Amino acid sequence: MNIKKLAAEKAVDWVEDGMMVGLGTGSTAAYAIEKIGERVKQGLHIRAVATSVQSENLARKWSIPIIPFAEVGEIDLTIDGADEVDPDLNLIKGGGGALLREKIVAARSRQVMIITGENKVVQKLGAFPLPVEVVTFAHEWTIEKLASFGCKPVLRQTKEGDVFKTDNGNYTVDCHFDVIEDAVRLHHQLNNVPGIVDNGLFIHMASAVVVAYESGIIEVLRAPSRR
Ligand SMILES: O=C[C@H](O)[C@H](O)[C@H](O)COP(=O)(O)O
Repeated sequence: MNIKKLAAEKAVDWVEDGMMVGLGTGSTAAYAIEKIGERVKQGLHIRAVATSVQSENLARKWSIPIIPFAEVGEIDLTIDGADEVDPDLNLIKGGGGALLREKIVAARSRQVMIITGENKVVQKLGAFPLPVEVVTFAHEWTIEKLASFGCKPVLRQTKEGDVFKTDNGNYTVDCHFDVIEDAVRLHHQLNNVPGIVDNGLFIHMASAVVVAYESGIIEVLRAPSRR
């Protein structure tokens, strides 16, 4: 059972004619982009904004009209993956290196629909290393500061062994916490550190999470009406 594809295709049912759609990043979001592409071929009219160069390229391949950020007003619906989801629908994102654009797009979206398999739903966030986007200048100091929050910070590298750079030209530090006791507090603390651009905690941003199970069942978890 391809649970990523199952969740992604279910979420695309929420895409309607005329919408401005935010396209997420990662292997799960890629299934959603392909499904949207199929619907565009069948006559669906939407405009879209992408959260990474990778997703933009995939969308263009499927002839999904991509609008530059500067021309986008409000986004009706964003569909994106996640690395972990907790019972309050708080998330860890950024495993694919796109957290900053994803967070900007999510913040401009009326609805943020997260698509995931059952394996990513957890009681407490933190088993997945928290990605933190940092500026390259003095990143060694920023990494030292990250360690003071009780994690083991690891500067992300590419498969080739180079330092990984985000689409924004920054570095990513993967912070191994094992468990994050207070995600809301940590989110604010991290974003107060000079040198940190943003972190992969998405607090109260998801409107709903589509969870696909190996059994083929799909569950839609909805956030309290805060968005
Ligand atoms: O930066 C990447 C994104 O936050 C992804 O949505 C996240 O890492 C999940 O990716 P995947 O669907 O490939 O597991």
